[in-house]
Amino acid sequence: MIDFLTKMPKAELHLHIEGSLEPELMFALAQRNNIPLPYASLDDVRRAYQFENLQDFLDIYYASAAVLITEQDFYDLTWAYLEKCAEQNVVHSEIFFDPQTHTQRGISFKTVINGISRALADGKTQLGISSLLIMCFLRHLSAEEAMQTLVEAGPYIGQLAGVGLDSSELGHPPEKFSQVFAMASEMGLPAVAHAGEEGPAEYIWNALKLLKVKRIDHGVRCVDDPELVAVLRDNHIPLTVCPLSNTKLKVFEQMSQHNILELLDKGLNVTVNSDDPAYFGGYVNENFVALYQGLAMTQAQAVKLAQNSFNASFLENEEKQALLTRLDDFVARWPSSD
Ligand SMILES: Nc1ncnc2[nH]cnc12
Ligand SMILES: [Zn+2]
Repeated sequence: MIDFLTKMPKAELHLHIEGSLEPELMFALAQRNNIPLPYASLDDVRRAYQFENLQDFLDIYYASAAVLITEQDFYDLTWAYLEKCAEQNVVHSEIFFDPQTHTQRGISFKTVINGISRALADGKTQLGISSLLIMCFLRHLSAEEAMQTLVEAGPYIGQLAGVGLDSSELGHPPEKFSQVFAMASEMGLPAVAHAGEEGPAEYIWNALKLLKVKRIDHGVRCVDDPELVAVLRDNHIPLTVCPLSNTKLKVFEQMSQHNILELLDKGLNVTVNSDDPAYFGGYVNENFVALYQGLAMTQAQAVKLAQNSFNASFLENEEKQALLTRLDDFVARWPSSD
């Protein structure tokens, strides 16, 4: 089964590129750019990656991003992630980036987006991986700052497939960003938002109603509201669920308590994603394996989750169909089932 999960073609729809900064690359970039780190060794880093909640993680995640300075740094970060995708049979990825994490410390928007975009273009030609880029606003910052970021993104709009909302959820509800998302929509950018990770079901409702999102990132707390579950199901609103992230940040104490398969059973379009793989113990395949080991996920459920990942993507219908066919062919050729 692990071999099946590893080789199965799949898409990733919830990945923060800054969250794929592995400790080894962090050390290399710190040295290259002469940036002091609060860690003496890789072991030191691993010891620091123990989190009680989302904010514990975010504090370390934003501090580590300080090693990213040049366009080449953003290229190297993105390329390392794409090499992982190739290894893990992730054939399509929709990637979040947080420009404000960088512009706030004096790195230009252009440096960030050009480094990432150049790696994504090479990922397509050299590795055959398709990708789309989603710009996230940091919800702990003001709506005005988000609006400035959207304006700054204007000249690069052709490189963006959508906008998202991330960072500290509690106390920063979706409605804070209604105007920014309305403006993004006028610019032709579809929206997604983190909601119902630590925040209540009400935040999911408001992301749908006020931000008009096409997908919910996380969304696992929807189960608190049966009416919301019905709306998500009937309107085919995908949830990009991140199992290892949720256990690392104590949204669920243990994988055996995770509700992803319950949501799948209820007919929701749930997908499996890694969120911040360098911090949470693995990439997409480690997440699939954790569901197999912690929740006894079946092969049929794994295939459904991979189908969902293509169906929930922002790809054109034709491209979606091609990837779904590739998955069907893979399953048909697999010698045994569970
Ligand atoms: N899991 C997460 N939730 C909110 N913001 C994030 N930024 C990076 N990872 C995040
Ligand atoms: Zn996330």
